[in-house]
Amino acid sequence: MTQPTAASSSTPAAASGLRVDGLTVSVNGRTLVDQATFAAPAGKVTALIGPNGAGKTSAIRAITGATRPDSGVMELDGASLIRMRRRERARRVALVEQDAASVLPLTVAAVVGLGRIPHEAAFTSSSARDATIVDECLQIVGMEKFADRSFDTLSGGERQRVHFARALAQEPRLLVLDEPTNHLDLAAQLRALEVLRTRAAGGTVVLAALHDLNLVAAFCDRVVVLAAGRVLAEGDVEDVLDAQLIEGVYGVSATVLRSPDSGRPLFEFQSRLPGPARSPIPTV
Ligand SMILES: Nc1ncnc2c1ncn2[C@@H]1O[C@H](COP(=O)(O)OP(=O)(O)OP(=O)(O)O)[C@@H](O)[C@H]1O
Repeated sequence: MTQPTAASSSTPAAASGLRVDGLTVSVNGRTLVDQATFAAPAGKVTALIGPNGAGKTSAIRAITGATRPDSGVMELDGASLIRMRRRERARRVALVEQDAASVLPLTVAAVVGLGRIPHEAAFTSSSARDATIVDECLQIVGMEKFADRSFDTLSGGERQRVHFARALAQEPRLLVLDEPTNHLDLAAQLRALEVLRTRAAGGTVVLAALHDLNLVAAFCDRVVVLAAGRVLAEGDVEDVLDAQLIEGVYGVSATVLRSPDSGRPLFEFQSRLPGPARSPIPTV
């Protein structure tokens, strides 16, 4: 098993997949991501975790080209993402944003179809294959019955599922998701993470910012821990996520249990807020 690594300036080995080295992002003189170095290997689901304001979204936006970093190397399969042509990057990198809206009045199917645009040859319209992929991706997220609905009429969770489908339809080499489960109900959360595992098993590089450490432990292979813009630890979930790290990063006591089915870690948390201990939930 890979040992967890503290943040360092060394370059992580990632023959295929995403390699981020020394990524620094600042806004108005404030450093949001500070020399972040980590890897997301192909075929694995890598979780990006950390408290609110840690810099996860800022890192994700730089990796996906939404913003330009101050400095650092970001490579996908050895090719610089910064130097990659826009269209090529659009083909290879998909982003599911935290609260994505739609600027245009589009149907659900049309929003998912946006994921096919980077694959269309110049001056051609979408093909039968594109339509099939859109249908398949709507089915994957359980939104096929909404295909003709206006995107604007959807609930928050439904919108998130449609944006997930759009990113899947893009068939990217690198799939980056910023809190993809934050609007989803329990069943949809589990489904989304299962889909990520399937895509990773098919060779996709998956990087997802997540807050729920139990979902991370159950579904992710690797974890990158960000706090105050810096990478504190990186490695296999089993090696990195322990009570000491959780206490240090979140100020929360954690007891590590084991899933009787999978043997993977399960966490029970206790807030360390000052004050009297909470009374148990009253029985009716
Ligand atoms: N344009 C901006 N100007 C100033 N500060 C910003 C800007 N964008 C982000 N920040 C700050 O940068 C820090 C990192 O923000 P970021 O959104 O990357 O955190 P995060 O880890 O994704 O947080 P969360 O878990 O709450 O989504 C935060 O303190 C945020 O307030």
